[in-house]
Amino acid sequence: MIESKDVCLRYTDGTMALKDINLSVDAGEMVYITGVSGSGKTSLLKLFMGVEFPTTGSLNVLGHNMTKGNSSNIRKLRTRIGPVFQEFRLIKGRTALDNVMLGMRFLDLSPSLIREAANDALVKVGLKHKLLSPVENLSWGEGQRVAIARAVARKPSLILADEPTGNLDKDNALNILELLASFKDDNTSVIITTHATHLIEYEDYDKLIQMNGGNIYSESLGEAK
Ligand SMILES: Nc1ncnc2c1ncn2[C@@H]1O[C@H](COP(=O)(O)OP(=O)(O)OP(=O)(O)O)[C@@H](O)[C@H]1O
Repeated sequence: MIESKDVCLRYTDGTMALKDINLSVDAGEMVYITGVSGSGKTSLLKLFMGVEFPTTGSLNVLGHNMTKGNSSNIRKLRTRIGPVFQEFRLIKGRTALDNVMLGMRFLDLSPSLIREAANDALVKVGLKHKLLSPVENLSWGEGQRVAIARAVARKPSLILADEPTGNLDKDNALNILELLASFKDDNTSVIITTHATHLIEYEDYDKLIQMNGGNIYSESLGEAK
């Protein structure tokens, strides 16, 4: 699914955000990436999505060689990735159902299949009763569930969730992690970044990657392995 060899990322202002990243993620793995603020977690997810590209090193995501300059391939790749952004990026003035359907508009599916998949995803995340609510009327946690539904409705091969536990209380944060883990199957890998390391001990994961200052300083296998 993901193979990274000696990957470094230097932003245009000179910030060295990632240094010598070596990691692999297999199909169906559930992986946590942890580390303090600024350690490089979001930058790593940006590389996986083709928002940024390695300055040096090689990166392969779902069979795509992630180098600058093959943007049509990257567009295709993104249809196979379900991202859950820190700030959700929901479209105000539209319902929860519309938001999930809009996330699927580039897929080669009929409108009725899109509607059905969006509906099913919202039911799965526990929002059956909010399908037609405008997203601005939802609570923070509900908005996040819409964002998760939008990511999973297209049945991606790779789910990337950036700090999905945000400022949720412990019970709700655990629910969100469990929900995300439930989408892992033989074909789908789930990668979650979080600084809430105290939550991880309760979770079933395959790999735990700890970052510091743009480096991976430890990688351990979890109970699911
Ligand atoms: N677009 C950018 N241009 C320059 N530097 C950046 C950019 N984005 C991030 N950085 C820097 O890269 C480093 C890693 O940032 P990143 O957002 O990946 O960390 P993070 O671990 O995800 O942090 P947080 O937990 O706060 O989201 C930080 O020093 C940050 O200031």
